[in-house]
This record gives sequence, structure tokens and C-alpha cells, in this order.
Amino acid sequence: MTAPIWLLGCGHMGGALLARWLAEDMGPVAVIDPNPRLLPDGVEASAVPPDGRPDVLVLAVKPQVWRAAAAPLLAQIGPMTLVVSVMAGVTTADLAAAFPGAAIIRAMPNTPSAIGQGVTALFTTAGDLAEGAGEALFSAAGATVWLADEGDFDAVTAVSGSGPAYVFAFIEALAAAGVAAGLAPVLADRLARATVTGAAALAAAEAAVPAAELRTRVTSPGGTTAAGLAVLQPGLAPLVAATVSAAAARSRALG
Ligand SMILES: NC(=O)c1ccc[n+]([C@@H]2O[C@H](COP(=O)([O-])OP(=O)(O)OC[C@H]3O[C@@H](n4cnc5c(N)ncnc54)[C@H](OP(=O)(O)O)[C@@H]3O)[C@@H](O)[C@H]2O)c1
Ligand code: PRO
Repeated sequence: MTAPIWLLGCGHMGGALLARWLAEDMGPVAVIDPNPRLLPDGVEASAVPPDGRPDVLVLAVKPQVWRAAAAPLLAQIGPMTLVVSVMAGVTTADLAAAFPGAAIIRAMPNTPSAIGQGVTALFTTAGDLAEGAGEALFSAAGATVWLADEGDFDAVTAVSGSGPAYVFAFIEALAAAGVAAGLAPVLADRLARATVTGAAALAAAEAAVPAAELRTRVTSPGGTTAAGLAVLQPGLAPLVAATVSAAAARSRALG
């Protein structure tokens, strides 16, 4: 008997989701990937689709290759299959054209999903059953947000899909600045990571407190933080706006 969930592409994102589905006993999952990057222990992958038909097909290959990657299994996908895409830029119209009659969900998760701390934006017009299945798949990986407008996906991808990379880049920059200020690299890296994770945990724990107020609580008048923020803040907002704008434009282009 074939597995109910098929995962096409088991790389950084597909592998992160797979880890959560297995942790939550949502398997078995058939992994289709000739060269899986993040295959959990005890799971096998195949370069070709299994026999039969899946209940759910999850597309987690790169947007540039999805049509070729899906071609070998198109005949196995019908109106009883839920097709879930996590691919940047690929629209539900593109997916519906490739999988006629199938229920379609478009999703944009992020890699903290690997530890159940992701956030996934979801969109479907396929109705309550599809929504329930999508909610089950992605709430296993963290928070979920349902979009009313599919047009929001480019901005969502630029903010929360790509966002973890911006935070990791900030950790890198903070650690490098610590080294430049005289710290040993190991110490600077440890301080930078712990500062970002601690601040993020505080922002989550104090969800009702605006981020600006959390910032103010660190900033003693005339103190060190004020001196640092006077340098950081004027450039930060335009830099982040340009960053998100570039990522959103790339999402549109991938589509
Ligand atoms: N990474 C993220 O943070 C993130 C977040 C949200 C959404 N996404 C979306 O998730 C998708 C995957 O991204 P990723 O970062 O996980 O990429 P990735 O790490 O490169 O994973 C893609 C996997 O698909 C495999 N693959 C390539 N051709 C295939 C085929 N014909 N059949 C089956 N598998 C094939 C790749 O193998 P090879 O390495 O041999 O090519 C790789 O193992 C993208 O569409 C992206 O937009 C990613
Ligand atoms: N990673 C994918 C990309 O860089 C989509 C969001 C995060 O295109």
C-alpha cells in the first residue's frame, strides 16, 4: 500500500517539514528525491514515485525545476489528491493547470519549522477539508496564518520565508563586530547567538508589548545603547525595506 503523503524534494525545507510530520506521527511519508539533503534517520528516499496514488502530494523542489520534477507522477494525481506547494512564486493557477481537478494549497513556511518554531502562511480556495488538512500539516511545524489574498505571497515570502536568513546574517554581523571590538571569535559568536535568541524569546513572551517599547527598555538615556542605536537606526529601516522589496521582486519573477 502506498504512503498517504508523498514529499517531492527533501532538501532544507522539505526535510524540515518531514522531521515534524514524523515527530507528530503523521506518516508514513514517501520521499521522492534522487539526492535528499535532510533525510531523517530510518527514512528512505526514491528517485522515482511509488506505485499508487497519494492522499497528499507536497511539492518542495525548487521553483525552477518543479514542472520537470512533477512530470513523472502527474498521471498519479487526480481529484482525490491534495497538492500542497511550499515553492516560492508558483501560483495556485500554475498548480491547478498542472494538476487538473486536484485540491490545491499554497504555503510559505520557514526553516525554524524543523524545531516546531516555524511560521507558515497558507492559501487555498479548495474548501474546508483542504484547509483542515493544511492546518494539520503545518501546525505540526509551528504557527499558521491563512491568507485571504494570494497576492500577499510575494511579500510574505520576503518577510517570513526569507526572514530567518536576515536574522542569521545579523548574528554573523554582530559576532564579526564583536571580534573587531576585541573579543575572541568563539566568545563573540556565543554572545551574538544568545543575544538574538534571548531577545526573540522575550519578544514572544511579551507579545502584547510593542517591539519599540522592548527596545526602549534596553536604552538608558545617554547610555551605550543610545550611542549604538544612533548609528544603527537611521540606516536600518531603509536597508530592511530595500531587502524585503528585492526578495519580493524575486518571488514575483520566480512565478
Ligand atoms: N529553504 C527555505 O528556507 C525555504 C522556505 C520556504 C519555502 N522554500 C521553498 O522550498 C522549495 C525547496 O527549497 P529548499 O531550500 O529546500 O531547496 P533544496 O534544499 O535544494 O531542496 C530541494 C530538493 O529537491 C531535490 N530535487 C531536485 N530535482 C528533483 C527532482 N526532479 N525530483 C525530486 N527531487 C528533486 C534537490 O536535489 P538536488 O540538491 O540534487 O538538486 C533537493 O534535495 C523551494 O521551492 C523554495 O522556494 C524554501
Ligand atoms: N528560501 C526560498 C528562497 O530563497 C524561499 C524563501 C526562503 O527562494
